[in-house]
Amino acid sequence: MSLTQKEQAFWARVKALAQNNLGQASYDFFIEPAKLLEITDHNAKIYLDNNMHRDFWKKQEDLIKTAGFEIFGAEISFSLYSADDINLADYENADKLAETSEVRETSQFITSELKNGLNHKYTFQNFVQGEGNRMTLGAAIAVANDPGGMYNPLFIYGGPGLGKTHLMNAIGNEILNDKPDARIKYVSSENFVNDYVQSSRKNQMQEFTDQYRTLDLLLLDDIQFFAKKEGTINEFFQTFNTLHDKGAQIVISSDRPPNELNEFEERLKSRFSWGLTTDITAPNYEDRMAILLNKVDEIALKVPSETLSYIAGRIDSNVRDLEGALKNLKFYANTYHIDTIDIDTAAKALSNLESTKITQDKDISSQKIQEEVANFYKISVADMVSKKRPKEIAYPRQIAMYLIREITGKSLPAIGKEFGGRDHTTVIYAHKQISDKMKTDTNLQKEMDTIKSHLK
Ligand SMILES: Nc1ncnc2c1ncn2[C@@H]1O[C@H](COP(=O)(O)OP(=O)(O)OP(=O)(O)O)[C@@H](O)[C@H]1O
Repeated sequence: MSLTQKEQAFWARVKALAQNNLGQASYDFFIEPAKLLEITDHNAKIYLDNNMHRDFWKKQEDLIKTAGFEIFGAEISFSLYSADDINLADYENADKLAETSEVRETSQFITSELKNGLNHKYTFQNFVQGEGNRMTLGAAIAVANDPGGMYNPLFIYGGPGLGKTHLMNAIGNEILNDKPDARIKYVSSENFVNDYVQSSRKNQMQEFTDQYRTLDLLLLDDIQFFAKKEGTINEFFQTFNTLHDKGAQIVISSDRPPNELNEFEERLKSRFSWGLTTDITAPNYEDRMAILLNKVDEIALKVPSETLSYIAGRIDSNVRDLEGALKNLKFYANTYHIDTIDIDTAAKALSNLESTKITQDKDISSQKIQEEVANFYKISVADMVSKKRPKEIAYPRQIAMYLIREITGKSLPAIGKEFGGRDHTTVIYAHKQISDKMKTDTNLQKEMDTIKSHLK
């Protein structure tokens, strides 16, 4: 009697799971010498070369069930046999077959599937909650607690560096903690495309589908890169359907919401909205402070809170840039042997970072900036560009001059003209006043944030 290919795959899977979940000594002692004799009526007959191993094997129901569902899509029970019960010679091929190259390949393939691609560094515990990510964090935790439940698929979108990848990995790591056997795969859409292309080139599409369509959790990052890759989109569509039908959890991230994935077919976009779609937005000033406070320990430097607040004021783009700023500080401090980072040191250390500069945007007009600043400080644009000098008007005027210079990059005389024909020295003075104040005044930093957000 010989084992069928599926039986061999099942046994290879049982062994791979055991190798991952049990210590090496237990594996070598109890698992390795055991043999699968056959599977009949969803029952696996397992031969033990030592009757004393029975108690250990009786506790391995999870291994058998997991492998059973993966390979046969059904519940497989098991019975244990030893030399007292049967004559192994009747099943003589079982042993040999376990060594065929085919099985070794299957086994290797299945073992390699276990490379889940997760980054263990990213957890819920080290993710800082803030205004911009609260809802998505809540959804991610809910998914980790109940994979395949209400939020399936979970579609997360948002700009770069805001924590999408971090949260996807945190979901995977959390589920893996609870269920070490769970079949999880984190993959960037770029790697999914590569996998697909390689597999179809090598005529290994069966392996590809076996790998992806048997998962419990698929985490697919940056799906927008699928655009125009029709074969891959189609394959993903089939994978999505299979996984969703069997209640496996799917989490997708993108830089835009499903309805803006223009090159995707409607049938796929509509599936993305079956579960929950949630976004992450850039952290506000308080959130940036919380993130910096959280991460500053990692660079082992003394950074007083006024310096952190200076950084939070200067870098309003995303968390990756905040991390980049801390790395720059560390490098600067090491180079110049500084152990306490005051604001001036931070300003020097960060002066070359793109993210500390207000992004220039020539499409934003001076008028728009004047209007937004006037609006924010509740004065009129007419007063702003007039010769009036009370503080309530002069201060917003300086802010508007500063922002116009930073955002539009216009020349100082040109800016002077836009404020009722003022001299360029007035603009220089205004710019200096405000940039000095920005270093220490957290209120001003927040106000700038709000005004800039209205300009976008
Ligand atoms: N709320 C947060 N708390 C702690 N760290 C965070 C947070 N948000 C992001 N990060 C960190 O910022 C870095 C960038 O985050 P991540 O790679 O998850 O961004 P992303 O949204 O996936 O970006 P992209 O779209 O460019 O891939 C990572 O090191 C991540 O750990």
